[in-house]
Amino acid sequence: MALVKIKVCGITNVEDAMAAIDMGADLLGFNFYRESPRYLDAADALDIINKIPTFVDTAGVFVNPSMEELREIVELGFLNWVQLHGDEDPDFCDSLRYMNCRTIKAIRVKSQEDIKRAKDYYTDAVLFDAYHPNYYGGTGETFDWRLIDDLNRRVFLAGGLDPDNAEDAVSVGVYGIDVCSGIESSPGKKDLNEMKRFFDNIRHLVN
Ligand SMILES: O=C(O)c1ccccc1N[C@@H]1O[C@H](COP(=O)(O)O)[C@@H](O)[C@H]1O
Repeated sequence: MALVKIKVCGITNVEDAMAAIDMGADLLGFNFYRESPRYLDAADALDIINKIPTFVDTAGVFVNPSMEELREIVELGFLNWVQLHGDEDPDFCDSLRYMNCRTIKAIRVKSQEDIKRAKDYYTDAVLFDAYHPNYYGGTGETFDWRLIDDLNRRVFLAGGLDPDNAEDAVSVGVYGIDVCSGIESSPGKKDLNEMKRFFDNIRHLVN
């Protein structure tokens, strides 16, 4: 697949990882936020990553991690990207610059002001997700994608993507789209039929 990167997030097992790769995923996301129903520890993530082809990128999702926690996992060397999905400020994100990993700052969008905040982050990419008052992510909620106004940097579009809105998401023209709960049968387990439908519905746009 080309032009738009497809990130399948919340991977917790080899079967889902392999299916996502076979269908055309460019990045797989592993969630290291302990309160997530998609949480897995570094050893479990490494176990999955050791069983999949090396040509797919891997991202670790963190929420307000300490620098020590981040460093411990990044130094294991199996992550290509760190996705900061909490309230991390620009200075914290800047201090990751010397880690051997690309960075994605997730911003939860309530209004245009949140989109504007992206310019404060000199990360390799930003990810826009829907705002929810009680959860940091993985909510299945969408936001108004028309608010996205700067496509001159790497932007991932996330939040409530599913097989039925995937085509519209690609049409926004972002660098990458991120799907998680919208192709699950239960939190942490992908529904492979829905995953197939997701990829089938965008194949004509991205090939
Ligand atoms: O999945 C979670 O539980 C989660 C928890 C805390 C931060 C981020 C989380 N998930 C990420 O949120 C976006 C959007 O998810 P969805 O498509 O709305 O389900 C995605 O990057 C998830 O990996």
